Amino acid sequence: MPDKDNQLTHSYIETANPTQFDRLEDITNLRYLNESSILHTLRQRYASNLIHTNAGSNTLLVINPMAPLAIYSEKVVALFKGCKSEDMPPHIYSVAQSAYHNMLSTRKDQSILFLGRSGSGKTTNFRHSLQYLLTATGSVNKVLTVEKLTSIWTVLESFGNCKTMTNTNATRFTQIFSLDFDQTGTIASASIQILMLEKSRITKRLEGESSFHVIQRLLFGVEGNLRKELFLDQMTGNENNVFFNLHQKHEDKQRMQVEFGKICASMSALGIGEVEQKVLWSVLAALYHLGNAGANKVGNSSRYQFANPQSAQRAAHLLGTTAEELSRVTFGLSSGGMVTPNAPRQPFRTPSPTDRGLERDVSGLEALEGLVIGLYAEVFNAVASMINKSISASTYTVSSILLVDTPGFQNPATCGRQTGASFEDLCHNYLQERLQLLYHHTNLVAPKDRYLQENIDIDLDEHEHDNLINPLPLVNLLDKTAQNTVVRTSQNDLHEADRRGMLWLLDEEAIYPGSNDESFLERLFTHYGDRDHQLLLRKAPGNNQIILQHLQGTNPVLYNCSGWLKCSRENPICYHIRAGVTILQESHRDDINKLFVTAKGIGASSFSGSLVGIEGSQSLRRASSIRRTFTAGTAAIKRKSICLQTKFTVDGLVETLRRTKLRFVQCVLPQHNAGLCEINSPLLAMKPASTLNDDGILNIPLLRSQIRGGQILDSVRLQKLGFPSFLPLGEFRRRFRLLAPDYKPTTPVLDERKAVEDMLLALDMEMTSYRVGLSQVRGCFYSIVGSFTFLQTKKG
Ligand SMILES: Nc1ncnc2c1ncn2[C@@H]1O[C@H](COP(=O)(O)OP(=O)(O)OP(=O)(O)O)[C@@H](O)[C@H]1O
Repeated sequence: MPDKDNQLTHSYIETANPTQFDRLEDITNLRYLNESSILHTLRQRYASNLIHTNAGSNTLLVINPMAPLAIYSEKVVALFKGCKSEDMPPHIYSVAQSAYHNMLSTRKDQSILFLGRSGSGKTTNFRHSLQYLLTATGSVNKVLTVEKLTSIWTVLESFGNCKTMTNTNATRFTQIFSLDFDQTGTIASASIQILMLEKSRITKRLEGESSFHVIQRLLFGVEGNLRKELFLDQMTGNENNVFFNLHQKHEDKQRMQVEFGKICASMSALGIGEVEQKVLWSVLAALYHLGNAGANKVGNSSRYQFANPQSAQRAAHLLGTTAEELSRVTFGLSSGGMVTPNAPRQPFRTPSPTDRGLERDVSGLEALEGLVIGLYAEVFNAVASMINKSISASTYTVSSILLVDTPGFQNPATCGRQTGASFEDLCHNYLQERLQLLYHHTNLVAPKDRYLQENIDIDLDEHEHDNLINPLPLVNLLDKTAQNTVVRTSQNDLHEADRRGMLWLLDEEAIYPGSNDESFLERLFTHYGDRDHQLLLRKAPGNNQIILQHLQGTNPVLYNCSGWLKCSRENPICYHIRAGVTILQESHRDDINKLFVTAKGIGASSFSGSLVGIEGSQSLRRASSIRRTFTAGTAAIKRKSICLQTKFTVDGLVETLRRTKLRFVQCVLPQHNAGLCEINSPLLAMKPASTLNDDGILNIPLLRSQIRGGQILDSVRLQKLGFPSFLPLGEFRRRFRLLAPDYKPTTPVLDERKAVEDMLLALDMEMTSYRVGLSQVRGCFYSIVGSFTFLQTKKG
């Protein structure tokens, strides 16, 4: 019990709720709203296999059950179909149904955004929502079917997911899945957009992690003639491949065969023909041969060549070019390498790196890496384009629901990697910070602004208000633009105006001659080494290591900044990435160049932005808002600046989402390694969550930090104190006029506000349950309908 006489004790004790509040479906309805009560509610619900809990009208909390639950099926879909938000229990289907219902009644675009740490269940919930919407609404002319949807997942997962320290099947790209509906509320078209694919992963061999699944599935899964055609029949697994890990257990190989068969079948279901499939396999097999080819120096010179010419020859053959061309494009003409004195005219328009004087600082292996990354990115773009071709139609659509899945928040140290997070992790975490800021704006800033505009007083505890934690300071530290136009009055202002975010600093440092990771860190701490920023950023003891206090300090991440300057440099890697694109478009093999030239020009193509390039970018057919948004930041895109592209791509995504009615699904990790549940404990996966649920399974400090990082308490508290639903005065009067037969307004109504106030008095509404603003009435309108029904029942 709180000790009222002792303020100190009081401030450390959170009041418990009476037992009738146990297992509440929406934490907004807790009588005493505090962190402990939220945790208690989530824990109790999880113990009963209730993994979903509402946190206000637009947020659902879902805890990863780490085991399959029988709560997703067509029968369950039927229970939710046609329901209104207030009639449904918390469930991922209810979020999808509310979005659909709201879209039909307002004709406004909706979006569902999945937030959370890696392994928390974003992709799983993203898929359940999509499946719900498709099953509940159907599609015109079977433009999208459950079979197609499953096939899309199989294909995208193979090309864009991999095993990481935190998830056996981690998504490494951001995906916007747009369902476009016609007048009748049926899906008339659909499309995907791929953003920020972590394509550099294709060349990385990280301990305990894998490359994209498709590589292993192809290398170990393809059989028969095709295996021979791809020159994989002599693969022993003992090759010294510079990019791929080829060691596999025998049983894994069998699994790969099955998985590879599934990819092919899924592609066929999406209308991707055998010819196109073969092209994709040829390019991927070429990547493997390029990894075998490697690079070494020509004698004592500074020039490079393929270390293993036979592998280079195979790669060239599969790509529809010659080994000489491949060598020229990769290492440059003057590299000697494989260029013969009588080499024919260069068929490629691509200049070699040496033609452009770009070879400085580029090692042979880096050049090869760039090429492989470029080729892989093109393959991914082509796959996305072919998927879009299969699910889009040129019918008139009225409004859309966008579902957004992203790579989750990355903190490899929580699963045992102590060497520090990478530059790519930083980019993923920056995106998560921006999405959390979007949540902050939608649920905390915007409602308060509206109360102010409407002149509605709410009883916000000022103390709580001051304490409100905010993602903005860290987002600023990462991406703030220098303010050249600020009126400066003091030295301090001058310093503040000149201070720019880490991504900008990294971008600038990358183009200074003689700069390195150390000089970048020195600059970073010149900008952010003061006491004000110590809570956000500090040096770590290790070489080139820093700690960023992410998500309002709830998730400190140790980063290893070695190699970051190279990662963010425009050249040399980008040059080779572009070379990869040209190789495919100018291939001697008709099938290859046809596929990659058409992939660029397909009408409803994907927007395939990425960490490195936004090649192949085309906007969606209907979503004109998306078209407008993603043309922003073209300067950075032209410059091929990796850091700035990341910022502008995220700007574009956030802007797109802002224009829609947003719903958030905050996915929660019950354990740091919940994403590894499939391999960690197959037995565990067989058991229902209820039998597992004690504090050994539900890590309470981890849960607490996610609730804090997700700003759940602040958001729910504001909803509880405020008046979250609202209607314009005129509409309110028209809609509820019938409920107050005794109310006779003077006609014409000159003062809408007064008329509404009179009507509410006539309705005898509880005055604390609503507020009449300058242009809106805010309150809970269901209670009006509820009391009216009650009145009628009593009378009748
Ligand atoms: N609702 C659920 N029911 C059953 N299992 C689940 C559920 N949600 C998550 N899981 C399990 O957790 C694993 C990780 O989930 P998922 O891949 O969806 O996480 P994620 O948040 O998308 O991760 P990342 O950000 O790394 O892509 C899944 O492979 C699955 O085994």
